[in-house]
Amino acid sequence: MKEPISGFSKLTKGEKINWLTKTYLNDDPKAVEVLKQYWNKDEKLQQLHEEFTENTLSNYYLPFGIAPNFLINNELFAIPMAIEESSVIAAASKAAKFWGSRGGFKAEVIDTIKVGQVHFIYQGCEEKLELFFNQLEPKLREAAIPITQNMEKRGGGIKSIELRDRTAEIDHYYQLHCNFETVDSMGANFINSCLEKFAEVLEKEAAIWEDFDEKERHIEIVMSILSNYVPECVVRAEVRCSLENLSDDPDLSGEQFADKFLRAVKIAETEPFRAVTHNKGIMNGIDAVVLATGNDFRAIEAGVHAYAAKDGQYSSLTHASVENGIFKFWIEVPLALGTVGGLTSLHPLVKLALEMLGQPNAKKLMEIVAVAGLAQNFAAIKSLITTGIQKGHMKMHLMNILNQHNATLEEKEKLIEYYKTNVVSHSDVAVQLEKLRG
Ligand SMILES: CC(C)(COP(=O)([O-])OP(=O)([O-])OC[C@H]1O[C@@H](n2cnc3c(N)ncnc32)[C@H](O)[C@@H]1OP(=O)([O-])[O-])[C@@H](O)C(=O)NCCC(=O)NCCSC(=O)C[C@@](C)(O)CC(=O)[O-]
Ligand SMILES: NC(=O)C1=CN([C@@H]2O[C@H](COP(=O)(O)OP(=O)(O)OC[C@H]3O[C@@H](n4cnc5c(N)ncnc54)[C@H](O)[C@@H]3O)[C@@H](O)[C@H]2O)C=CC1
Repeated sequence: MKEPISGFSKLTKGEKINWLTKTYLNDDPKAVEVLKQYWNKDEKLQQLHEEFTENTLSNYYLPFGIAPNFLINNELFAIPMAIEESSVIAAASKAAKFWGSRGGFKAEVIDTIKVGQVHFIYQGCEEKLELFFNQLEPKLREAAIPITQNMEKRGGGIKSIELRDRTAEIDHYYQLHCNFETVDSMGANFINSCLEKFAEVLEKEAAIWEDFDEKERHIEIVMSILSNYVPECVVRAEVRCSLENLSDDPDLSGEQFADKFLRAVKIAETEPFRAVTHNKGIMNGIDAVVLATGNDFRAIEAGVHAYAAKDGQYSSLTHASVENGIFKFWIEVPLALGTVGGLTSLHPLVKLALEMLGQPNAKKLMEIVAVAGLAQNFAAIKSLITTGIQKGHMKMHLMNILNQHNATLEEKEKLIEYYKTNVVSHSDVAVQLEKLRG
């Protein structure tokens, strides 16, 4: 019978593993072996990884690859990608190559404003709260100086603090809605520190504000936290070329390709079922670079999908047009990224990833990540409207299927050759292996 455990966090790593295997893994020594197999033999490096989070028992590998040949704003990059899914890196590489010979990608950061809110309850006269807030704002800024002074030297800091009345939605609910510039950091900890200081000052100042009555003086702080919805921390990336130059398939003209492409994008713009998958394909590229560069992919995912629904219906993040014989394909996406802070100076592979990108600042990383998303989407749509997705994807996924069947080196070589001219599927691989094995 399983029992809850108290004090698990205080056990040593060995004790935690013992408890886990005894309680959930039938005391199987193989389970311990699997966990230990992934420990790094460099003890210092192992400890570094263990200390990134809590209750660490082992490391979880993701493949780390690169997609070369990305021409972005006339500069050539090899983009690092950490991802487990087959065909993503190949697709990015293929799109990079395609657009590299058509002028490359152009990318531009539109704005870098981040948001945080103090959510609070005030039971009283709204005009009095507004008067109070007007004299409070400079005090909030002053109290936060120890937190903001270095950020200000870098060109960042608090951009604005606004009182927002949300009582129409929730009784007595107000916010301090604040905008920040956090330069090269994602800024979560900086913003949260500022917000908690604002909350402390708000509560204290309200308690002694003479115009308030007893009830009004008692402002209740609900919470102080950044928002991962950053519709004003946005980057745009684009590719364009003439229709004559667009198709690399002799059986398909540029016009025909563009027609099919624009229709596919239009469907993603109007049909949420398609939009979600379309954007998933974009996130294949975005998440892989976000992870490789040590950024917070949960924050990025949450913000991106909220942005995709900003007009009231979930829709495509990319758009396409043809005007005066020019095909244009672009993405606009919110990306709160950092090139300092978080894991960026700790994880050796993250450091390497940033180094191969030429130590970008946060804005440049935003451009690179947006391009990776656009390239990924271009490759996926190109496949979808021509060969279908399975041909290329399953070609890359073949090795996983062969490994699932414990194929030998010889079997792998034979079947890789066979599938150069045949379509891969799970069932067909099983059939072909059976044939080979007699
Ligand atoms: C898979 C490809 C690239 C094959 O495409 P292909 O035409 O068979 O490739 P190729 O062998 O002719 O090679 C052309 C180039 O592709 C790249 N490439 C080709 N193979 C490799 C490889 N093994 N390793 C690394 N790079 C590779 C590489 O850049 C190569 O140039 P080279 O290096 O030879 O100068 C193509 O079919 C494609 O782009 N497919 C799209 C795949 C895709 O989107 N995968 C994502 C997973 S599916 C999904 O999750 C999202 C989705 C699709 O549902 C989203 C949506 O619905 O919108
Ligand atoms: N909701 C969310 O998304 C939350 C995320 N987090 C986590 O917070 C971490 C990111 O927070 P950060 O504050 O960015 O990291 P951080 O706490 O490591 O701070 C980065 C610090 O670097 C310094 N810095 C040095 N050079 C700088 C430059 N050029 N520009 C800007 N700052 C510079 C600043 O003092 C800045 O505050 C991530 O690990 C994320 O997972 C934490 C809480 C909530």
